[in-house]
Amino acid sequence: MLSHSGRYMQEISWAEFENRILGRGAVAKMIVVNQDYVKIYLKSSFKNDTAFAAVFHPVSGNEPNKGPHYMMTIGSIESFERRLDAAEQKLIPGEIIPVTYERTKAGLWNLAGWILPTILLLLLGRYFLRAQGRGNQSMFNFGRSTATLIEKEDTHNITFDDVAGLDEAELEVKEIVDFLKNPGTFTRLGAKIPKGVMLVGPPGTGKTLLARAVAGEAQVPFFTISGSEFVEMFVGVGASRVRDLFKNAKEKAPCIIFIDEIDAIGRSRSRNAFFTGANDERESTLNQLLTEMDGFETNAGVIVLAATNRADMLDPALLRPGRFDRHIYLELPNLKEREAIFTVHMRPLVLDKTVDKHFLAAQTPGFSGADIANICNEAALIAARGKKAQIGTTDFLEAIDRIVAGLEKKSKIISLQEKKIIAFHEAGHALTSWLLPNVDPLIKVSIIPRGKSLGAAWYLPAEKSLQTRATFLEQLCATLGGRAAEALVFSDISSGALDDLEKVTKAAYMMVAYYGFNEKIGNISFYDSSGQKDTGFQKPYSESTARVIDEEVRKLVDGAYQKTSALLSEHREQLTAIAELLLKKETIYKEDLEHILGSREESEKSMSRAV
Ligand SMILES: Nc1ncnc2c1ncn2[C@@H]1O[C@H](COP(=O)(O)OP(=O)(O)OP(=O)(O)O)[C@@H](O)[C@H]1O
Ligand SMILES: [Zn+2]
Repeated sequence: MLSHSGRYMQEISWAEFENRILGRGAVAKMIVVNQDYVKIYLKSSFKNDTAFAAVFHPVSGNEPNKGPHYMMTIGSIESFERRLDAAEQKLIPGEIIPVTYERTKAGLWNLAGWILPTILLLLLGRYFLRAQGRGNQSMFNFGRSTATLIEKEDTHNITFDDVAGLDEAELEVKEIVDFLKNPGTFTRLGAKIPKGVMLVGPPGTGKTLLARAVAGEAQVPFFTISGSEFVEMFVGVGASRVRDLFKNAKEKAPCIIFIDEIDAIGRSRSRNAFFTGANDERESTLNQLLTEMDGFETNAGVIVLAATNRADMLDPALLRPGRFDRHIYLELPNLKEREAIFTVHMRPLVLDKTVDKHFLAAQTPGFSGADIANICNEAALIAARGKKAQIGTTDFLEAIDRIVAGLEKKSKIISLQEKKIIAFHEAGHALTSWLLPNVDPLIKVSIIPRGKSLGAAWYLPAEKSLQTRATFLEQLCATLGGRAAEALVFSDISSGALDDLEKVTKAAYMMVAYYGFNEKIGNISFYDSSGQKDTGFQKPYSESTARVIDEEVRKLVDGAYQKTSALLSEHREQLTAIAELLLKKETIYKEDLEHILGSREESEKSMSRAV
């Protein structure tokens, strides 16, 4: 008996595995755990082998992969795979050995529950591929593929000089550059450099550019891959691409891996907890990514940068410590930043004296860095077409017109009436949440469109481990505040509240069917399809209970909506004041709200009675 991670087990050596188990069609599956050992699950038919059973006793595993298994220590995943490949000719026809990759972080989250079906599918996919290609053979070699998606680029000419208006973000990534340049200085002091950094921001704000500049500044290789390229791939290919990517990167360390559009693979799983099959490929890719992130040392010299437009959509597993635990937010540039971006992109251009950067920046509110780069390029083309010796202001204005037209088509530019609706919508959220004492404090409200959202409010989440029913109720009201304000002011409502309504519906179902907050349903927690919990455990409920749940949810939401509407009509003057300030300043802060509404403590006192 020997002890491995605190448990007693019978270990099988590679030689014993090769001689006694391989080539007998005995392996049900193998799971590679944490780089260093493999769990071997044998088919029950193999139990008849008394000679084997006399020597080896399986570990009676409880979680997460149930059932007795054997352990085998491996030097590294690479050497294990090499051995498997080499042993391929030992297999009997039709013998298939499914190998999956897993990590054990006991209790944190149950990986096996969702990865196993994925892997099974994956194996089937590979199996058929193989069967077609070269007869009914084994499938050891699965998942290895040429990494055509991964390109090492020459980024050494891109530096922070090419990035404008992202001073804060630049400051944050500076540390990474220093580390890549002189890892010794950091490791000697025991400093931990983040492995993964998430760049979050609307399209075209320079996420890719910043990542390239980090590599360029540090003079290290840059590996890039895009999440969206995985989506339509054949099963199994995504995961193996990720594995190859990290393998290559580790050989070239120090270096940067950049994963663009990570949301394409890293979208939250809980959303589609009930749909299986469709997302298997994405999930196995995501899982492989997590495995890789966990599998290398903090100071190994590989830093993974990822970019997304929507951090809220990402699977929380990606954001845990040791993965992408550092986030850098990039926003659409303000006036001064736009001017700086114009400066960068005008550098190679031949301009006449009329061109005024400040003026152009003022003409382009809501434009991203990419839009501005486009304008500069377009202006040069227009001037060239006109056979001019220099590019002038009129060329820029014409370029702006063209790009605005293009943007309007993509409905990125919003009309004044739309802007008014958005302002009142956000003012509704702000005011409701301000008036309700249990809602998290508001920091900032904005009607500058970013990503898919037209406006947004930011809250400071309180560090609470318990949420009371009153808190839930008030949160419902605050979320409904947007639509209620639209209805009150415009006597019409818009589709802009869709996200809010999704949130409200989910929260209301959670309250009624999950947290036991509803008197009719009582203190019973059903696993509900709108809930977040992905344990896979579901208590069934009858048709009639389902009907009661639906009714109670409706009542709850209707009640909250009425409360919100009443609150807003009571404070209609303040609502208008907030909306008008938003229209004027586009982004307002806590202090602005205090100016209109008084300090929040006061409203707490008066409102704790009213609601
Ligand atoms: N802050 C900036 N300074 C200078 N140029 C910028 C800036 N932001 C964007 N650009 C220009 O726009 C181009 C596209 O930006 P980039 O690809 O980095 O955006 P992104 O945030 O990665 O966008 P997406 O989310 O669409 O992938 C850059 O190559 C650069 O020319
Ligand atoms: Zn809203």
